[in-house]
Amino acid sequence: MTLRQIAEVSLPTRWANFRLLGFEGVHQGSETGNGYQESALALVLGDIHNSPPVVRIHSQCTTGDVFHSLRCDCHDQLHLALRVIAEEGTGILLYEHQEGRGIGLMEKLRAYALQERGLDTIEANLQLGHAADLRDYRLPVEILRFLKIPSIRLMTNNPEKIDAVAAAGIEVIERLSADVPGSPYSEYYLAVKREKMGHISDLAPNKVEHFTRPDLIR
Ligand SMILES: Nc1nc2c(ncn2[C@@H]2O[C@H](COP(=O)(O)OP(=O)(O)OP(=O)(O)O)[C@@H](O)[C@H]2O)c(=O)[nH]1
Ligand SMILES: [Zn+2]
Repeated sequence: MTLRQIAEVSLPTRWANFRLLGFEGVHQGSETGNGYQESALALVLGDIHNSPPVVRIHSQCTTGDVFHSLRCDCHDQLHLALRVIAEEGTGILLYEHQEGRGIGLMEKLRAYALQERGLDTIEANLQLGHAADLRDYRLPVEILRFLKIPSIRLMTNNPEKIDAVAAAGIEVIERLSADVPGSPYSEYYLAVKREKMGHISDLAPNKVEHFTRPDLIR
C-alpha cells in the first residue's frame, strides 16, 4: 500500500484542539491491475512521541456516529475515546471508513432489516453473502508507521484489532477498555459481540440465550 498524506489542519472540538490529518491509502492492483483506494482521518493531540500514546481505531458508523443510533455503541465509544485522549493530553484517534464492518452503509441497512426479522448481526452478514467482519486494519497501521509510533495503548474490546496492530510490528503495551453503557436497543448486539465474536468486556449483563428476539424494541 502506498500512503499519502492529504492535508493537516486544526480541528477544535468540545474536548480539545486536535490536529486533523487526512490520509489516502492506495492498494496496488493484483495481476489484473485493479487497485483500490481508501481514506482515513487521524485526530492527533499533544506530543505523541514522548510516551506510548492512547490510540483508538474507530470504524465508521454513520447511523451511530452521526445520528446517535442506540442500536450500537459506536457514538458513545467515539466520544469516550476523544474524551480520554483529551484528559491524557495526548493520543491519536484513527477514523477509518470501513462502514458496517466493511460491507458499506447500504449493505448494513440490508443487514439491519434482516435483524428485524430475527437474525443476529453475524447471521445477517452471512445471509447477504458477506463474511461476518470484512475489515482489515492495514490503513490505520500504515498511518501509525507514518507517524513513527512504535508502541501504543490501544482502546478496544476487539481482539482482532490488537492482533492486527501487533502483527504489523507495533507493540500494544496496554489495552484500554472500550466499554460504554448499552441501551435496551443494543443489548443483544453487544451480547453477540461478546459471545460470538470474542470481544472482551467487563460489562457482561445478559447472555445471548436470554434474548427471545433481537435488539429491536418497537
Ligand atoms: N455489518 C454490520 N455492521 C455493523 C452492525 N452494527 C454495527 N456495525 C458496524 O460495526 C463497526 C463497529 O464495529 P464493532 O464490532 O461494533 O466494534 P469494533 O470496532 O470491532 O470493536 P471496538 O474497538 O471494541 O469498538 C462499524 O463499522 C459499524 O458500522 C451490524 O449489525 N452489521
Ligand atoms: Zn455503530
